[in-house]
Amino acid sequence: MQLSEAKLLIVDDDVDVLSAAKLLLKRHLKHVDIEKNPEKIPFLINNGNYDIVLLDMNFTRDVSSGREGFQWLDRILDLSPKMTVIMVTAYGDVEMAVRAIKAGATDFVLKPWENDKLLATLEKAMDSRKAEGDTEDTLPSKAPQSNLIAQSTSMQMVLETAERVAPTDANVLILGENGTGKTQLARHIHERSLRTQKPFVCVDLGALSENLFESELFGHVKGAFTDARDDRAGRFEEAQGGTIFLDEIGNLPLALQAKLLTVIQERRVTRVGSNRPVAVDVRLICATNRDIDDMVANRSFRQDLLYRINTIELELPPLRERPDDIAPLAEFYLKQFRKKYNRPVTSISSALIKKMQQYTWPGNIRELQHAVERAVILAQEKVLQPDDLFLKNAGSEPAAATAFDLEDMEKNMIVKALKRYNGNITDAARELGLSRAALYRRLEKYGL
Ligand SMILES: Nc1ncnc2c1ncn2[C@@H]1O[C@H](COP(=O)(O)OP(=O)(O)OP(=O)(O)O)[C@@H](O)[C@H]1O
Repeated sequence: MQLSEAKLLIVDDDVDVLSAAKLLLKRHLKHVDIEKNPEKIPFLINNGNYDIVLLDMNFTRDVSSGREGFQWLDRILDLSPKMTVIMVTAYGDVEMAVRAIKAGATDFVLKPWENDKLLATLEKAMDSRKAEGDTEDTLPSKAPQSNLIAQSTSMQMVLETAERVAPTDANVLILGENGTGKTQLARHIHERSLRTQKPFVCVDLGALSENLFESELFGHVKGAFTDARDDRAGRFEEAQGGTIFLDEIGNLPLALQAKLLTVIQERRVTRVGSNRPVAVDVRLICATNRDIDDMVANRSFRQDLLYRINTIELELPPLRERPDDIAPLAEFYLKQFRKKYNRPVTSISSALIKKMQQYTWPGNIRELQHAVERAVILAQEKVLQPDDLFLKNAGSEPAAATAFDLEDMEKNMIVKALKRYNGNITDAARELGLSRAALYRRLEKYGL
């Protein structure tokens, strides 16, 4: 649809902004409505047949949390899931703009806007409505398969072993730091196993509270404890015939380690509150980011259980040790997010790839994924440049850092954050995870 054909609703509590916007936009669009009171949004969306909504993030003066903006964004998308919503945020609220796009807004403009930019954003939003069909196919959650990128020699070796063990029923233990791809690799093994048509059940033991472990894994019968209103199968039973992936196995309390060992040995589970064991046929893949041998040495992990779960051990190297994977991963995510958010970014400059290869990636692939997502959302040009990618402690070498280096690093981070937010203390402090007072103290300390 052409912008000139579009019907636009502008919602902002500032009447001056509303009249200025209307004056500008009615010269370019068929129909422009303005509304001061956000409470009217549901009625207008239901009855107005709009193509685009230009929505302010903050309706209460002097409040800049954006909370209301997010609530109204949700409401609009509830009522009209395909609506093109462009958020208007105060200059410096880049974080909020990124969040809004992740929450379903099509784009954002910074206030006070430049007329040409506002028009360009609206044009682009209208163009991207055409591409909507493409977008839905590319949500990351839909494509776990064959998305495993492994160009480096070390990853290829891991994959080779994985391919060989996949069709066997051997229990596999995957070791690696957070975000290195342990879950992804477990799924990869399942998909290449003879159990591929059966369930792949993923349990994050790190996210379970201690009193839920047992009923979550093994199920319960009605009345077994206060909240047990019905019989419920546990995750082992759910995985019947398939694979169960126990992530963060190092978090399993000792008492449950003994129970898990019994389940593996006897291939039967007993629901909490029952005394009738049920036979289960599952392949077990476990993972941990902890030093499991160390845990065995200090008796927080049972050695006999370790022997049962680590028939094959695969270790995923951290991203900093496989720089050859960085460019293909970054390009993979660039393509994915460019489509997801309909952004015009097409490629990554070699200078940026170099910067990424020099960075230590403490959060590994997950961190790279988020950094590229953010850069794609914020980039103004087609080719991503080094400045488009914000890395938390770029240029640092945490492992070898001395106290002195740490101070240097901190100072550098503060300078960068201030530059990024044009000296705005509130925004810089938020980015750095500091209170304003703490940031002021550091400015004084470093004479900035
Ligand atoms: N080789 C890869 N190629 C492409 N994407 C990958 C690869 N490995 C991991 N990812 C992606 O990186 C993100 C983190 O991976 P995953 O969740 O598998 O890591 P993890 O090691 O299980 O993390 P945690 O320790 O926090 O559980 C996921 O979005 C995943 O899809």
